Amino acid sequence: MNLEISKTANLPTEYGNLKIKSFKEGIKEHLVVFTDTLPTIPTVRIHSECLTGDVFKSKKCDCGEQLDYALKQISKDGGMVIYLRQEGRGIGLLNKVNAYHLQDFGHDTMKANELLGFKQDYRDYKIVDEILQHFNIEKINLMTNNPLKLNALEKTKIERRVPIVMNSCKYNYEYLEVKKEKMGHLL
Ligand SMILES: Nc1nc2c(ncn2[C@@H]2O[C@H](COP(=O)(O)OP(=O)(O)OP(=O)(O)O)[C@@H](O)[C@H]2O)c(=O)[nH]1
Ligand SMILES: [Zn+2]
Repeated sequence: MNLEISKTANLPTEYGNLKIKSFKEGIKEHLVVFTDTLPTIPTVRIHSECLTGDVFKSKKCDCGEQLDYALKQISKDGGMVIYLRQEGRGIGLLNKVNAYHLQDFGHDTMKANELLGFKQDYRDYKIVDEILQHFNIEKINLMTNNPLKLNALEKTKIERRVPIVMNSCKYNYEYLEVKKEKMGHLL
């Protein structure tokens, strides 16, 4: 994998003074946000880009709230958010908006992908191993409800799973139900 790694920079945020480092993998520029001191076994959130949720605070999904929660937690306990540019479970922004358009007509998140001719999930997490190695991190507490993420990392790397369950609302209730019932999320 052709990987370009930036220097580390300071990032003062509303969560506190954090640090950032970018890992460029092909055209994907990922961002790692981390605290100055990292515990031996840090809490790590691997977050998949969701422009609509993370930036525009969409209520159709729980991404924005999860990102906010993860940043609060790592600022408190020491840890890392690995922000991976895999928008729309890897189909990209334009295709995700088309999937949302189909969802406006009553299709669920899985059916919408299917109607557009996509699989449900194109994400891969290989770069996470490289990132952890770069930081000399051998074990993590992984913040996720997604079994695919747990399985994607080497078993020996995960000390324990930290759930990241947000409250549902009328706009994301169905989405969360599909994640739980059809996609096997630990909700
Ligand atoms: N294709 C598609 N992608 C979506 C949709 N809703 C959210 N996403 C994307 O799904 C990704 C987030 O995945 P989720 O399944 O919500 O959560 P996760 O990160 O896999 O699991 P957790 O670690 O437990 O939060 C982001 O990249 C979002 O852009 C949708 O309806 N269609
Ligand atoms: Zn989202």
